[in-house]
Amino acid sequence: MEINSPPPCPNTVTIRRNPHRRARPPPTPATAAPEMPSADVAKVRYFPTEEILSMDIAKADPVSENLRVFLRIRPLLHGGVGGDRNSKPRFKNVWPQNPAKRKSAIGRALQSKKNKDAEVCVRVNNPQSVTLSPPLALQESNRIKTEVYDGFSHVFSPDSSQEEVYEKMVRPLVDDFLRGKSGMLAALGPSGSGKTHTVFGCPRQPGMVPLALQHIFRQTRGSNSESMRSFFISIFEISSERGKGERLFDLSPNGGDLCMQQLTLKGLQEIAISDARQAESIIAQAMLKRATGMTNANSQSSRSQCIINIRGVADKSNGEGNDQASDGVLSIVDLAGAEREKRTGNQGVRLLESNFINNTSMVFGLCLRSLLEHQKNPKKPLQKHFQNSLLTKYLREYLEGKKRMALILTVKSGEEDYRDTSYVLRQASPYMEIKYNNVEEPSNISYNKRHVQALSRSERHKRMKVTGSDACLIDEGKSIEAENGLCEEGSLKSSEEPGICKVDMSGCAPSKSGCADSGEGERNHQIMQSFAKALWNVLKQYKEKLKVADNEIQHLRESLVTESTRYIELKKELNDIKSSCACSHRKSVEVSVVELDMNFHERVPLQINVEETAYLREYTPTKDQNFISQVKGLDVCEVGASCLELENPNELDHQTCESLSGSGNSAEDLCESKCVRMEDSYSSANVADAAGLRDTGIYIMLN
Ligand SMILES: Nc1ncnc2c1ncn2[C@@H]1O[C@H](COP(=O)(O)OP(=O)(O)OP(=O)(O)O)[C@@H](O)[C@H]1O
Repeated sequence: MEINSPPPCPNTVTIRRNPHRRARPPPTPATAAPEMPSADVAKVRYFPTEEILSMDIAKADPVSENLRVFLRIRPLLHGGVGGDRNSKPRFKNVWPQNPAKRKSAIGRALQSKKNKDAEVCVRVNNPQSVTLSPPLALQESNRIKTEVYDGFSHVFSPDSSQEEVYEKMVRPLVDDFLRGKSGMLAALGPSGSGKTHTVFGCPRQPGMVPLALQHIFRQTRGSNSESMRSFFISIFEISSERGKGERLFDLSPNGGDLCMQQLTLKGLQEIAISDARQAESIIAQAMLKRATGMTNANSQSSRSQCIINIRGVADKSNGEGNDQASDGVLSIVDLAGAEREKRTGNQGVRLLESNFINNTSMVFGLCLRSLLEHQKNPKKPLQKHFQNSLLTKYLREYLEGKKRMALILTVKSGEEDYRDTSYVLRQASPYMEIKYNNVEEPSNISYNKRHVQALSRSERHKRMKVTGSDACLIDEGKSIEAENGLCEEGSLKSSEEPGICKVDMSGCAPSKSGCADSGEGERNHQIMQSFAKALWNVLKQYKEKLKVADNEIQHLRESLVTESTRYIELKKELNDIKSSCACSHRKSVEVSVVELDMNFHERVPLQINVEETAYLREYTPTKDQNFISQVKGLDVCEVGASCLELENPNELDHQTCESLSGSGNSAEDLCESKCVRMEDSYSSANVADAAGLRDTGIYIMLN
């Protein structure tokens, strides 16, 4: 189709062999790359330093929970000392022979139940709350009102079984322990309220310790990780030393007196245990050694605070960095019950014991109250009440909120027990507000573990010799010395009590300065531990990213192969076309006709013929300058450039070149050149004419 002479063209047209990226046609279904996974490949192409630095590990895993406080109400028991003897009520004649008598027996039973209810001072409202009612006499004389105590983790009614208590209270602790976390359970309550019963139980009703041991060994056997963990048990008591002070005593079979140096317990035996039965037998022997006595409140009242530690040690040689197999200590504490002098009627030694017991309970409470006040108002310093008793010194980390613990309050529900029950509830219920925020596994445990493990056999042997056989007797290969605290190594032991504590200069590597620097060391260790955790988390995340990136690379490789195959095919096709074109006239040059209305600001139909194929499309030159890219063989057409480059410039014959020589180039130059430069003065028709392309069917439209 011939075109009237257009106005002088302001620009020239460049047709490039390598298309501009914007001008590339959208991929046809055949050329489209296979679908990629959604993840962005670019994300893994650089080292994510900034991301690592901006990562807030602590926020990513916030752990905040309240201290778990449980309440167990002991059933009313009749007979025995203080009504505490666990003797079953004797029924003279359970089933009366005479039906008339039977009726009256049922009536009596109902009456007695009513009376029992009336006798009770504490009632369960729901699993989290109880109502404490003072006896009538007190209500009238002292105007004491009924109170409701709410918010317990669980209230165990008088008829709850040991198993129920274990499931709700101790199982979570044991599960954590099996995952390598340390934890502590302490039983508090007035004398005779059932602390020892709850903690140790009796053969027919095993308590929390035997149930925990059974659970631990059942679990480790079941999980097939038995070989990866070993367990150790230690048991000791703190009692009053005939009014002089406090005495630490190892209750394990070969145990003796212990001493505490700078919050560190020296000489405590840890016995390796391989099954629950073995552990229970050790505990049974220990119970025989525990200080008990008869008081008005309890025929077998504990006169000491008893602490049991079960320690799980991961076998690092098999561990392979398994988090589950890390070490942890589960401590269960049976405190001696607070006693009111009036009630117990204690005198002499018993009274001194009472004072010690009450004092320890009070200090224990003060520590927790100070922690609570400090948490509520951080300006209030954490008081150092723990220094006032051996028990609180030993449990310092728990009482300062550095390690998680749970409390079980035991109370008696009898009317006569109102004052004791009320005291415990009033004192201990606020502890529920104590919070644990991001409690870390304290460093000193791992420090000590590492340290103990690091001690060579010979070193340990040396230590035993120097420390003295009565202070620390280690069962060859079975027991290892348990040491808590950071300052134990190199601390100078001394005691007025000969034979209990001797000079221990072993492991003095850091010596006194080591002791002095231990605080700093602990801090550094904590920092390193947090850093290691953070790094570990980041590495884990990047491992995931790497996996995704690997998949993407795989996909890209596959699509690259597909594309290369296609490229080869296309090239082959092109070559075929070229070879067929070479034989024919210039008509075979790919671009045939470009028809454009001279008023190129308006949309006009444009016809493009490519090898006898016609395409009709709407064309606005200013908007769609790349239309020629649709034309096979000419990839890009850009208006505004100043060069015309043909598919095969060598095909420009000499005559054509000569006709273009008016553009300022010699015919030879033009023929050699790969582009035809147009002056603004050429009209498109002129250009076409001049280029001798009219006959060939190539029209270049210029605007
Ligand atoms: N839940 C219970 N079910 C049955 N009997 C119980 C229960 N709790 C406690 N007893 C019985 O009550 C008596 C006193 O309990 P226990 O010795 O455990 O009290 P305690 O709080 O440890 O006292 P103390 O502080 O004086 O040692 C025991 O004979 C015990 O068997």
